[in-house]
Amino acid sequence: MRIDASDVRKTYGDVTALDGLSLSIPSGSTFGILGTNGAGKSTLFRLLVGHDRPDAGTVAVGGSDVTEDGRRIRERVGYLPEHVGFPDGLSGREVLAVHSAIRGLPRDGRTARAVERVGLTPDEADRRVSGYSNGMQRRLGLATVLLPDPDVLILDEPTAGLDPRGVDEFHAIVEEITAETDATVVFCSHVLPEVERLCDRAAVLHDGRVRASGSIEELAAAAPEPGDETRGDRRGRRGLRAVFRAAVADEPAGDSRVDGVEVTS
Ligand SMILES: Nc1ncnc2c1ncn2[C@@H]1O[C@H](COP(=O)(O)OP(=O)(O)OP(=O)(O)O)[C@@H](O)[C@H]1O
Repeated sequence: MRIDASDVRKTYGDVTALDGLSLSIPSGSTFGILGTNGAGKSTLFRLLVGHDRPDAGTVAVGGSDVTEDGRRIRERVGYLPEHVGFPDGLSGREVLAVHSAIRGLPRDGRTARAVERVGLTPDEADRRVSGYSNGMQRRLGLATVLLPDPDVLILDEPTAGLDPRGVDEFHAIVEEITAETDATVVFCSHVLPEVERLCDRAAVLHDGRVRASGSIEELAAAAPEPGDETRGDRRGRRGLRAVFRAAVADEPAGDSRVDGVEVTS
């Protein structure tokens, strides 16, 4: 399912979280959202799943407007917020069983598969979530969104707080989904190599707008020439880091090709 946001505005009191944001995410792509703190990434995700409404503009998933068709869209979209809470008294496995029952999913062993997929051991899955570490909670959260085999996965900083093993397991899960399904995977991250490794496309958000978007190759090619933005890079490599720096600079230094570049084909 493709995702389209067009000229979206969202304010909270005096704060403008999204300021005319437009973005297209092709069906089946693995799409990384990069941005500074407060750029509007989480706000965009909440709008994409209908947990919040835009003040202006439109947000569509699979061609359907989220504000009109939110319920049906949420059945096909797995959304993992940045912070997830679980009922303390339940075990991880029970949390998954409750999620499965609420969604009316068949009892076909999918909770056990989800536990295994995210790298929780059977023993950990049987422990109460009140004793879970941050990383275990992130894994459980990911397991809940994988349960229905969604067409779209929207993951808000999925690797934040994970140890290196957890990060590797997350990468393996995304690579498995990409290889075996047509699902569209959208996640935001502050880890540029992670986006470079996993994503075929990416966008850089800053001050509630898309400053650059396109395939990883297009973005890298749009980066300033080595010698200006990339001077500190020993390898002189042009890449996402350079395009990111230039895209979020309030006054792009020298070559301004990256600022506002729209390389989405
Ligand atoms: N519910 C809210 N009430 C008031 N302000 C909000 C609310 N949600 C977001 N904001 C503000 O909107 C702006 C964008 O926030 P958002 O959480 O979307 O950014 P982000 O890119 O996800 O940031 P981070 O990388 O720090 O998680 C920020 O200035 C934030 O303080």
